[in-house]
Parts: sequence; C-alpha cells; structure tokens
Amino acid sequence: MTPAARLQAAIDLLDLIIAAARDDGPAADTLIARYFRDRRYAGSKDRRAVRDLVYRAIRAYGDRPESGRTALVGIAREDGELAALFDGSTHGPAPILPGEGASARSLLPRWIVPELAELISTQEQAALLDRAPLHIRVNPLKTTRQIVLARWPGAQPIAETRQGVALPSGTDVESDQLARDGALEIQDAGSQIIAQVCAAGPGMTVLDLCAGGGGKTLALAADMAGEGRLIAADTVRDRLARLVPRAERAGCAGLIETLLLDPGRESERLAPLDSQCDVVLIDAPCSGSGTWRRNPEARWRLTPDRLARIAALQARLLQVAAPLVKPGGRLVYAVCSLIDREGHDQVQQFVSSNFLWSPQRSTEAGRPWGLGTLLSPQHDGTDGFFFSVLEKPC
Ligand SMILES: C[S@@+](CC[C@H](N)C(=O)[O-])C[C@H]1O[C@@H](n2cnc3c(N)ncnc32)[C@H](O)[C@@H]1O
Repeated sequence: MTPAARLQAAIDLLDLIIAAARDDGPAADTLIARYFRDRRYAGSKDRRAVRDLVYRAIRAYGDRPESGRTALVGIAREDGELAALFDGSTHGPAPILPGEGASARSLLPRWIVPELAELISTQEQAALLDRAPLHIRVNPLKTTRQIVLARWPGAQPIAETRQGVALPSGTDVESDQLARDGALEIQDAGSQIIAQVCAAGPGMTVLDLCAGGGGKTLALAADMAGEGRLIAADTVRDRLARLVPRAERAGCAGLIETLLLDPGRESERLAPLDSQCDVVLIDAPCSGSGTWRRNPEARWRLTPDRLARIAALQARLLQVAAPLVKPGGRLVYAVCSLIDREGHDQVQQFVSSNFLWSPQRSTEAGRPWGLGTLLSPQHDGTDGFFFSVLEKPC
C-alpha cells in the first residue's frame, strides 16, 4: 500500500469505529481485525501504519469526530507530512479543500469535564490519556514476589500493594511460564489495592457481586488462602465462564462458586446470602473513565444518557448488596471512574439513607475524597478509581 492508501484506509476504518461507538457496535480492535481479514493484500507494515494512524486519531479527540476524514484532516493541520498524503492519488484521499471542516482536539469529552472529581487538576486530566504502565499481581498460592522480582531485570515492587510488581513496558508476560502456571496475573495496582481493602481472610464468606472475568476474585481468593466461601456473581455468562479456567490455573478453583444473576432480579438469587457475608465487593459497572488510557475509544461511547443509566444501576446495586453483609461486615464499593456521580455521590447517597454504616479509611494509598478514596494515574500511578469501605453496624 502507498502511504496515501494507508491514510485512506485509516479514514475508512475511523468511519466504521465512529459509527460503532455511536450505535454500541464492535470495539475498534475488532473492526480493525475484520477490516484486514478482508484485505489480504495489506502486509504487516501496512497494518501497523494504519493502526497507528487510527489510534493517533482516537487519542486526539475526546469528543466523537464527525467522520474519519474530519479527524485526520484535523491532525494533518498540525503535521505537514500527513497533509501531503491527501494527494488525490488513485487509492489516496482527495486533497484538503481550503476551509474544509476538521475536528477540534480535546483530551476528554467536553461535557464530562465538569463531572470529574474536583481534586482532578487539568494536568491530571491530561494524564488520563498517558501510556499505562505494566503491572502484575503475584499469586502467593503459587510463588513469591521475590521470585518474580528476580525473574525480570527492571521489575519493581509497587508500594501500597502486597503482591504488585511493575515491569518495563513491553515485557512479554503472557507467554512466560509463570503466567501460564497461574503464578501471576496482569492487574493494575489500583485493582490490587481495592481487593486488599476488602480484607478478605481464610474462613470468611465473601461475595464478589460484579465479578466479571474474575480479576479481583482471584486476588480475594489468594487472600483467603483457599479457605472459606467465595461467590463470584455477574449477569454475563461469558464473563463468568472466563473466570473458571483462570481460577484453575491460579490454584483456587475449589474455593470459588460462580453465580449467574438475572439483571433486575439479583436479590432473588442472592437471598440465601442474606446477612451471611463478611465482605461484599461491588466492583460496579461504570463509565470506565479511569481506564481511558487503556481504552481511549470508550470516550466516544459515553453519553449523558448512558452515564445516567449507569449511575441508576450503581445505586441499585448498593441496595442489592447491603442486606447481604452480616453485622460488622464490610461493603466495598468501587468504580474505575473519576466521575463523582459514579463514585463520591453514590456513597454519599447510600450513607445518607443508611446512616449507621461507617466509612473506613483502610489504606494509605490515594487521596481521601468524600467517604472514600480516589486513585489517579498522575497522583498514584494507577488507573483512576474511586472506592469506599463501609462497615455495617452490629
Ligand atoms: C467493572 S466490571 C467488573 C470487573 C471485575 N470485577 C474484575 O476485576 O475483573 C463490572 C461487571 O459488572 C457486571 N454487571 C453488570 N450489571 C450487573 C448486575 N446487575 N449485577 C451484577 N453484575 C453486573 C458486568 O457484567 C461486569 O462484568
């Protein structure tokens, strides 16, 4: 492919990605893979160049661009070499017309900025799109942090985590024997801290209400050292199915029960756990604004309506979870988001109608924010999270 043809391919792909973001369609990576499956003439260099252009555009715009062309014309305005590729050649894009519309750069969707926690400075907002570090969690059921630290030059323990290790970016973790044996998992330090503040221990009954593929479930299982009852619940069968082989590899399958919930009827299925749980973790479905550095395209999918629906679900999940905690037990509420409506305000609202529950400060990590803690990429080197630990009255 000529450089101009690669640019046209990026424009076409961005059109598909923009439409999918608007209509809740497939993720950018899926669309890119499909696009090249149908274009076998594109070699690996072509694919890499097109993908780089697509992601450059995705990172450049917080608001969904009008089209692939307006997105790349916007970038071409700052990059003469790219502008020269709008050359009207056979497979290339038409020349840029004088006064042609171009998308305006922004880091975050404009409407979201006033929704972010006040603590998040403009610099921190920019850091939400920085490159994410590579963090792993060592599985103490299989190995030790010392062994893992010795495995890779440049590996560093992560402060505030018991089992976290930061690795140089690009380290091939997934094909390493330790990963294949379930001795480590790729997991952001923020997620590790949230699992830690649950303070799960041997012999406890623990419910992971939104367990998904089980990232935090596995960390809870390790803290329980294989003893007790750990229920991993979710409304999506495929996500829970992914947890099973991971738990087997991690050596904790015997501890974990999976429980598929019916959306809207969660309480019926969970009734046998009424007042039984030492810990309930709600790792709530959220906008994901704290993980936009890993998934920048998600900025184009979030709308005010969608945020309102997510916030309503989060409030309902707090109501579902509260009766399941035993007197003196803990409810841990977490979102990978820095939007107050999803974190700070949810807990405030919960405690105002459940005023005997007491918020606990259970880690030195992050900054106190309302009745919980905020973690952010710039301040803490983690993804962005809000979490709160609430103790049920005895
Ligand atoms: C933030 S993700 C969980 C990530 C997971 N805890 C981990 O650490 O890998 C939120 C999860 O909530 C689940 N979910 C959505 N609605 C739910 C509901 N009504 N009840 C329980 N889980 C729900 C989603 O399917 C999704 O897996």
